[in-house]
This record gives sequence, structure tokens and C-alpha cells, in this order.
Amino acid sequence: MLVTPAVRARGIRVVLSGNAILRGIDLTVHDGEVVALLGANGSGKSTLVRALVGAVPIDAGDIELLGRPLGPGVEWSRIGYVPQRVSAATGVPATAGEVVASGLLHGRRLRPPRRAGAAVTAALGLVGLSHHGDRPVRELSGGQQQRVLIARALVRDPALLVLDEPVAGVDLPSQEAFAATLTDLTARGRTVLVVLHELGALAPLVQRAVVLRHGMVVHDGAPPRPTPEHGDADHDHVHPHEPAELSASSDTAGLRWEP
Ligand SMILES: Nc1ncnc2c1ncn2[C@@H]1O[C@H](COP(=O)(O)OP(=O)(O)OP(=O)(O)O)[C@@H](O)[C@H]1O
Repeated sequence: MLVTPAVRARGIRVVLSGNAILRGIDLTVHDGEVVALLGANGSGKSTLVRALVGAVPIDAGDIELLGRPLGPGVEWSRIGYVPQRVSAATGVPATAGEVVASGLLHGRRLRPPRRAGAAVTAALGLVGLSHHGDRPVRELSGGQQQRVLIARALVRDPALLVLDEPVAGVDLPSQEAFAATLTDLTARGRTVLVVLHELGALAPLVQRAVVLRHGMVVHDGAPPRPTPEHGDADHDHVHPHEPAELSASSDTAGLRWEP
């Protein structure tokens, strides 16, 4: 039986401000796979996942998600997307629980379904924020806000989860908690495409790595071995050496997930 891949992208080209950012990317993520998208800063990882979910227009190529061409026909309610660290706080004084509940809205549905409360509580629990549902999001730390967005993606129990650097600047115990959540998800046959700077605690989960360089795929296969040595040929893909960036995204106060 032919199984439809969760993600099928062919010849993706993206030009932004006159610069070719993605230069003919092919990417297939099979159902149930966990694929890491790696590459140095500026190699095009975020642009690729943003293109895949329709947040950036493509100049050439074809994208299918869950077997449907990118567009209104895609089953968006079965897809969870967590953008690179952005604030979950808007001008609206929404609580963490309300932001998570918004993950249950889709299409013509303007109100969360019945029993949304239990699903929201469960999703907040998965990211270690079960006691923060009533707190205004803007009062949470940057790391906690990121976790609210992850919970918003998880609440719909997505068939496909697309995550852009969900653990950037996150300490190891928190990464491990997140890895456990993803393990549970993949044990239930879900598909994960995750942008990472380094495999870290997610290494045991990642079945395949796609490495970008200058907007092109330079590796598609076995994940690079996590190694402390700096002589590894894949070194620059997994350790981008950006101390400024790491410190900018570090947020040790708010990032440790509750046990
Ligand atoms: N809206 C935009 N207009 C012009 N150039 C852009 C735009 N967005 C991204 N770029 C450029 O595209 C290139 C790829 O950026 P992208 O964020 O996709 O890389 P990345 O691999 O995700 O990097 P990082 O690891 O730093 O997040 C960078 O050179 C970036 O400056």
C-alpha cells in the first residue's frame, strides 16, 4: 500500500527582498517520522518551515501536507506549528489557557468545542504549565510563553507537528521533558519536523536529519553523531557557535519545565 507522506516538498524556491533564500529544496517527511532540520544560522531552516505552512510565499515548487496541496484544502486542524521563539503575548490580556484553547479553533469553528477545558489542561500539563492556565500570558517568561505555544500546537493532537527551534536556549532537563512529550507523540504515530541548532536531548528521537546550507539540502540521512569534539565534519551544522544568540535566547529562570 502506498502511504502518503506527511510532508512532500519539491523544488522549493523562495526569494525574499531579491535574495534567493531557498534554492530548490526537496523534502519528504514520511508518516510517523521524526526529522530534524539542521544547518548553520541563516541557512534557510526557518524560511523552509514557514514556506511549508504557507507563511512565506514560494516562487517555485510544490508542497503537499498530509496528502493535500498547500492551500485551503489542507487539513490544518491536524497540523500543529510552533514558530521560532516569538512572544505569545499580544495586546489582548489572554490567559495561557485561552491561548492554548485557541489551538482548537479552526475553519468555521469560532468557539472551542465542548470539553475543551480538559484538553487544554492536558496540553498545559504536557509542557509543565498545568498550574499556569489562568495566568495572563504577558506575565509569563519568554520560555514559558514558548511552552504555551507548544501546548497550543499539541492541544489538537496533531498528526503533523512542525516546530522551529522549540528548545533554543533551554536547559537540558527541560529539553529532556520536551523529548519525553515528543516520544509519547511519536509512539502514537505522529509525525514531527523540527528545526534544531543541535540535536541535544532530542537526539534519541530523531530518525533522519536534513541539513541545509545556503538554501540547499547538503545532507539527507542519518543524524550527525552528537559529539563534543570540534573536528567533526558536521560540526558547523550542529554547533553554530553563536554565543551572542545563545545568550540572547537563554532564559534559565523560566525555562525549566516542572517535573
Ligand atoms: N523577510 C526576509 N527578507 C529578506 N531576507 C530574509 C527574510 N527572512 C529571512 N531572510 C534571510 O534569509 C536567510 C535565511 O534565514 P532563516 O531565518 O530561514 O535561516 P535559519 O537557518 O532559520 O537561521 P537561524 O538558525 O539563525 O534561525 C537569512 O540570510 C535571512 O537574513
